[in-house]
Amino acid sequence: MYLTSACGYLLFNIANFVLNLQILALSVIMLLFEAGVSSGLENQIFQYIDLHQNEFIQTLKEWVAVESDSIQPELRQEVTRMVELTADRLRAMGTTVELVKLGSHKLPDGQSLPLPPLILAELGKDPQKPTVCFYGHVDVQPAKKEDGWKTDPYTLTEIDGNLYGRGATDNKGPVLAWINAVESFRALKLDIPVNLKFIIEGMEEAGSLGLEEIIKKENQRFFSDVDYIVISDNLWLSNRKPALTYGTRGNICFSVEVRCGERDLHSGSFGGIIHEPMTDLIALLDSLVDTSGRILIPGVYDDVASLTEEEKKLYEAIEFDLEEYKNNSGVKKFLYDTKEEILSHLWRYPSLSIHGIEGAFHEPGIKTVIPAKVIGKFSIRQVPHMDISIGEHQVIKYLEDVFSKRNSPNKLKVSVPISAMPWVADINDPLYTAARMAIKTVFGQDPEMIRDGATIPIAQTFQNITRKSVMMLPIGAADDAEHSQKEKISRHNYIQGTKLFAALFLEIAKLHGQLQEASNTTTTN
Ligand SMILES: NCC(=O)N[C@@H](Cc1c[nH]cn1)C(=O)O
Ligand SMILES: [Zn+2]
Ligand SMILES: [Zn+2]
Repeated sequence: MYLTSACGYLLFNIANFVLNLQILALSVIMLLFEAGVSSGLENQIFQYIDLHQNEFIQTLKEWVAVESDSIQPELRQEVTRMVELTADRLRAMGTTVELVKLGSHKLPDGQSLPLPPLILAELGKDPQKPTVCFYGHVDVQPAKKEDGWKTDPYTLTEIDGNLYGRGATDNKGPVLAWINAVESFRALKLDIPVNLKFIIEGMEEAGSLGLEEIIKKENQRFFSDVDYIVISDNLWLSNRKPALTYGTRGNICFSVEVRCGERDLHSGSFGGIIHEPMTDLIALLDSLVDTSGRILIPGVYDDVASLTEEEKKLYEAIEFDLEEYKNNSGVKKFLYDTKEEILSHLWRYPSLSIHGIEGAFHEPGIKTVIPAKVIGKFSIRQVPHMDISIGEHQVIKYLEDVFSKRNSPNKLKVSVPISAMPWVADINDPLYTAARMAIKTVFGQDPEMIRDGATIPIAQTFQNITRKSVMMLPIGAADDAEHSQKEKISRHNYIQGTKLFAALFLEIAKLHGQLQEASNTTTTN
């Protein structure tokens, strides 16, 4: 009897276990449905990506190890090496690669420095398929361990699911995620449903030198059969919710030089009897913006596009966690308190930031010096419909006026080393529809439709010159700390980002087919 009841108990437990399994399977199916259903093909690709994630991370580690800093002249060879490494990777997956020579550029001290080549590459030329061109960059911002990094910036280090390293999110991770997606199709011997083109540069962080000319030159050749251009070089607005970006601000970078003579002076021998360049410069920099962040240069706000009702609604729909955004910055109080104010001042109003002073004594300790020449660096993030050359004139005139009131005998020189236009895309473009679908499939939620306060110089250039649809599809989270001492991409975002790009190829192909079918029906009717 004891045995019978033990058997009964065992059978009851097995039945319970099977029932639980069925419930679990049902819940997974329900979740998949809620998440946006992924097809068998997608599942096969996603599984491959999951299984090979450590290999993808290993390649990112190898890429991060190259100090491809495009700002410091002595590292230029490393940028070129990084471009060549990227070209090798593209070739290995069957891509035809062209390394376009960009010549050289002059540094402020007159030195001429070679520019790294630009990659123009293509994979597939089927006239039945749409052609998607991916833009990315493999150069990085400067980084040194002494800047306050907890880990070596050029050794990709995984801590709590985050991959820390310079370039991990800006922009080596996303470039590799795109390549990983293509490689996954090829490894599974699956037909890639789109033709692919790549434009990968090594000078983005230094202002995309030489790129605009090539785009103009290649417009009738390389870009002639491109249907869509995708850029993945920015971040989500939140740490968890995916986003699609339809606009960026532009930027005009100013250098303001004030000089009194040829050499630095002892402040004991000359302090009190000369007009000091640093004092002039600080007065000039202090005249640019008030305590509420408002730019004081007359005319700057004249051409700013007015806020439409439609735009207001877009902001209202956005989930924005102000506390999370503050935590990401490490700053306790912002200039504004509401979501609408913060987003609009990041995305659709100009801002002025002071970046640094060249020639200022900045080491620890005291040096009682009067620097002979100092150069202030600041920039104005521009928005539609501000004009770069009008902005330049307004700033130069204003600085000259402020300077003339100081009666200083010093020499003032204002220059504009880099400028880039703002960019806004049409969110109703089919490319955005395809990306929305792909995001829903991979992340199980709709993306936040966002703009970005930063600048991707090439976005508007692509749009103006090629007249193709341009979209920015970020895979990095808001706390990825681009340009900062804690730059990272999470393992999750890197791997899901790889799946997202694979899903995008499929969605673009589907949508393109539907569009073509619709246009054929219209023509036959
Ligand atoms: N990830 C994009 C980015 O950081 N872009 C730079 C480009 C730039 C603008 N002005 C000078 N460089 C940015 O600061 O927005
Ligand atoms: Zn970037
Ligand atoms: Zn950057």
